[in-house]
Parts: sequence; C-alpha cells; structure tokens
Amino acid sequence: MSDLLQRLGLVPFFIQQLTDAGLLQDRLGRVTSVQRSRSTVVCGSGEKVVELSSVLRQSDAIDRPTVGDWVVLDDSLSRIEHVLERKSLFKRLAAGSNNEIQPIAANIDVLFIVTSCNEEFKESRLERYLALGAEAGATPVIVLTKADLVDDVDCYVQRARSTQTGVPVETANALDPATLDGVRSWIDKASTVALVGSSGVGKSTLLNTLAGHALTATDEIREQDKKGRHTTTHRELHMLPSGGLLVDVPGMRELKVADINQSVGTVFDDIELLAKHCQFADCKHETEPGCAVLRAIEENKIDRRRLANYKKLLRENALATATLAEKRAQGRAFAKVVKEGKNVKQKRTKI
Ligand SMILES: Nc1nc2c(ncn2[C@@H]2O[C@H](COP(=O)(O)OP(=O)(O)OP(=O)(O)O)[C@@H](O)[C@H]2O)c(=O)[nH]1
Ligand SMILES: [Zn+2]
Repeated sequence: MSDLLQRLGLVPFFIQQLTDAGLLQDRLGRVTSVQRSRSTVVCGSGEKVVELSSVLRQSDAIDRPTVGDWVVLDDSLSRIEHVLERKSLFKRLAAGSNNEIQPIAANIDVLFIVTSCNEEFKESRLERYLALGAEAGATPVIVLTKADLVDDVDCYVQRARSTQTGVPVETANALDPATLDGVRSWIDKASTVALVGSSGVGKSTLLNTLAGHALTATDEIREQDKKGRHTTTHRELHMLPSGGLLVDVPGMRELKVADINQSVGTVFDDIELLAKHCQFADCKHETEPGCAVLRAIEENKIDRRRLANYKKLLRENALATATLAEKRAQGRAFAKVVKEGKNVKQKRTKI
C-alpha cells in the first residue's frame, strides 16, 4: 500500500471492501473537496479533479461522494465509479424545497466539540453536539479553549465532564502549540478529526496552530474547468505535517442539532439507566410517584437543567423523525402519481 494512502487514513475497513487488490495501487483515493459535480481526490499517484460516473450523478444525494469518502476511480482516473462503505457520516436535512438528506463529511474518527472557558460555555449546547457526534458514529472529545484566560479551568472541566459519562475533555490555549499535547494525542497518525462549535470559540485558531500554518490561505487548489478556465477552490481535508487529518467543511460548522436521530440516549445514559427504576415503565419524569429520576434530582445527583435538556432533545428528535417520515410518505405518494401517470400514458398508446 502506498505510504501516501496510509497517511490519508487508509485502514483495513476500507481495503477489505475492494474486490481487486490491484485497485489499491492507483484507482483508490480519498475525497478532499467537493464542488457540485466535481470532486478533488488524492490517490497514490497524486491529486486529481474528477467527475462523477453517470450512475452516481443520478443517485440520491446521500450516496454521492462527500469530503472524507474513500472512492474508486475509473481506468482513466477521471471519474468516481464507486464510493466505499463509510465508517461514519455527518449529514443534514437540507433546507429548501426538496428537503433531501445531504452528506457533509464521511469517515470522521474523532469529533472535537470546541467551546471556550467563558460565558459561551453551555452544558446544553455540549449535550446537543455530543448527540450529533454519536449519531454520526464519531468519538467525541470536548476541547475547552481560552483556558489561558481564566483561573478556574478545573471548574469548566468538571462542568464539561458532567455532560456525558466518561467523555474526554481537553483544555487548550488555541494560540499556543505548547498547550496542545492533549488535543494532539487524539489526532494520532491517520485518524481523521472534524471540529464543531459556535462562532468565535477558536476553531480556526486551533486548526491553524495544529497545522503550523494558516490552512485556508495556503491550501488552495488551482484547477481547470472544461472551458480551460482556472478556478480556485479550498481543500477541506488537510493532512497535518505531524500525521493525522483535519476536516474543515463549512457545513460541519453550521450543523443543526435537529439532525440528531437516535443518539440522545447515548449522551443521557445516566438518566436512561435511572429511568429503569421508575415505578411506571412509561414514566415521563414529570410528577409521577416513585420516579427514580426526580428522586436523583432531589438528591442533587442529576441537574434539573440536564433533565430538561434531555426532554427537549427527545421532543426535537421526535419532531425531526415525524418530518422525515412525512417527507418519505410524500415522496412515495409522488412516485405513485408518476407511476400512475405512466400507466395512463401506456393505456393511451394502446388505444
Ligand atoms: N487567548 C486566547 N484567545 C483565543 C483562543 N482561541 C481563540 N482565541 C481568539 O478568539 C478569537 C476567535 O477565534 P477563531 O479561531 O476565529 O474562532 P472560530 O471558532 O474559528 O470562529 P468562526 O470562524 O466564526 O466559527 C480570535 O481572536 C482568536 O485569536 C485561546 O485559546 N486563547
Ligand atoms: Zn421517572
């Protein structure tokens, strides 16, 4: 296997999906950016700007390649023929009329949930991002930036730890590389990391300090379009000089936590465990007698805010699921109309 592919994060999970070991040599690559129907792919022989095969062009948005995907190119290395099964996937329900589910970034191993040691810090926001990471299948790590600006970092660390049993928490001054050993330990060779967090918490600063240079300014790709014009795009999957890959996709930063689906329970496992001891199996933890969750709140073992956020995320989740189900039903109804339309047409031609 080429050293470059290894540095790009190629692991057995992907190799095992190849039907022919020969593909490994030159036709396998990783998507580093996507612009409409064209993608930039790094493969053993270098970087290529490629199109989609006609099958992929017509497939659902979710099945088309996205940043971080491992793909197989055609013989001429000019088209993506196949997208390998993903280890993890961040996706979102696109706004707008068609409401399709779009992929944002694939094969992210670790999600840095960035928050700063100041008034921006909110447990409820962290819990939302944790659910999002769990939903996508990435390992979450809370990164507390601006640790250099406060005296009571430990207090923030404790609060961050309270958001999910066992969640790792790292502190950092994003401007100072000497403080980033803890953060770096998660980007060990070839693991792919993405960042989420509110505006101003230090995501760009962290990225640039980790890379040792300003990423967005230097990682431009000059490419020629069909008419021979040069266009410039930004690479969104960056290889760090010390090993590891960072994904910085605009869509990642804008992720709404309504995109959570099944993962609320992963974050609130303490509440779900307690709920098993409630007197009623369908206890809503409101006013019911024998409620183990309310008892834990009275005994200060669980925060009232945390229970409220748990319920809120569950409600949002139910709403999102209902919306999706409705969309699917609409899609089916539409397909039926189209089919019936075709039948009518056929009948007419018979006459
Ligand atoms: N002292 C200190 N300042 C920091 C730290 N992290 C970020 N900053 C400063 O905070 C400001 C915002 O940082 P950015 O890196 O632009 O934040 P961002 O999360 O990328 O923001 P968006 O691009 O809006 O999403 C900048 O002025 C940084 O220099 C830190 O750990 N310590
Ligand atoms: Zn209860």
